[in-house]
Amino acid sequence: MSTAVLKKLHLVDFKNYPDAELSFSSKVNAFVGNNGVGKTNVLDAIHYLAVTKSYFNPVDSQNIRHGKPFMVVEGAFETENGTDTVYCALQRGQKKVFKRNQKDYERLADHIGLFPLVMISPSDRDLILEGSETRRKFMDGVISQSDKLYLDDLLAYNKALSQRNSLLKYFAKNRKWEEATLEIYDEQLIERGVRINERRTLFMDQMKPIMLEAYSKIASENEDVNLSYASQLNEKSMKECLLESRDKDKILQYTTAGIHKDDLKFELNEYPLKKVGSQGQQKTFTIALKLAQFEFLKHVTGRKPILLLDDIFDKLDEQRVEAIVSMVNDHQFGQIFITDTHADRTNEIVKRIVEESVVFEVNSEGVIKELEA
Ligand SMILES: Nc1ncnc2c1ncn2[C@@H]1O[C@H](COP(=O)(O)OP(=O)(O)OP(=O)(O)O)[C@@H](O)[C@H]1O
Repeated sequence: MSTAVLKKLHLVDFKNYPDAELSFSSKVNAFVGNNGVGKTNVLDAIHYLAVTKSYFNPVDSQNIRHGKPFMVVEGAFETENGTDTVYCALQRGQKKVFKRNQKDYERLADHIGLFPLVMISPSDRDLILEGSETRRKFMDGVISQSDKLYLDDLLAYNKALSQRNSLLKYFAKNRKWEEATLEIYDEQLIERGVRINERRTLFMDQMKPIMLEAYSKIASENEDVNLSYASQLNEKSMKECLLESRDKDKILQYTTAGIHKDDLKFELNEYPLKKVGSQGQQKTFTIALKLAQFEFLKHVTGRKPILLLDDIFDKLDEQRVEAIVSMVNDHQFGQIFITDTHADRTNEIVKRIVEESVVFEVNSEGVIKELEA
């Protein structure tokens, strides 16, 4: 298996960091410090280098340090072929500059997957608590990383969907119905929707056993969790869905059936996880889901993704923490970055990790210092 690890990171006016330069271990790197000192910001900078954007804030300019004109996030990845430098810079009001080995990209999408990365963060609970769109986005994000045609299908589907919705509104306003025009869009939705549904089904068939195994490894008690893909297309064809909902669509003036209504169902003991899961159980579930994403990306990219564990130990009992430490010690992961507010807990966990590890302390001035082992 080939590797890609981040050895160096340089931040200039990225979020709360005026200027920070860091060197990392190829194995475990932990950041400790109080709330709000900027631990997660370091993980987000790493996310920038791998995925070309922030994990948390889609508005690039908001990641520039307040009151400053530009930001730079720069890193050096070590691979079996040598060192790859990645450079991301943004000046307020201008286009983001993104380079690998001093060369611009024609399409930023071409960078995705070169340095696979998985972030596990407290904000993942949105996957459980929020509406179906959040779960579809997660599923689409992971599949798109391995399948460019999937992204094309998705974009084309969404375009046809929005055109069909505009047409339904237009018809209603003008009180005229041209079924033939509607059918042009139906055909496009069917062609793309069927492929998207097939791809999602395959993806969930691959993810589910890995996710369930990861869950049972972390929560060794017998907790019966389940993950399933809910789609109207599991019951009938896309064509039937559209035909059956046509009258309803005309009244509501939007398309009520199709793969844009798909969802992922998360269950604990046959009840919705959102309703019955404790905070620790919900956290375990999202960690397991992300570890399944890790395996999926590892499989499709041939590289162990960099794993970012933001505040992962909070809300987990000692036994679950121990299970995660064992997974690290079993060499299941490559390079790992951890953040934690409890320095003692981190030091104690790091001692149990057999892999090489470095602990950094972040203080309230945003200064990062490597702690003596
Ligand atoms: N664009 C920005 N300019 C300046 N500071 C920023 C910017 N964006 C975020 N920050 C600061 O970064 C800090 C939050 O950092 P971060 O989320 O990394 O904290 P943390 O150490 O992970 O905290 P916690 O332990 O609570 O998760 C806040 O103090 C916030 O004001």
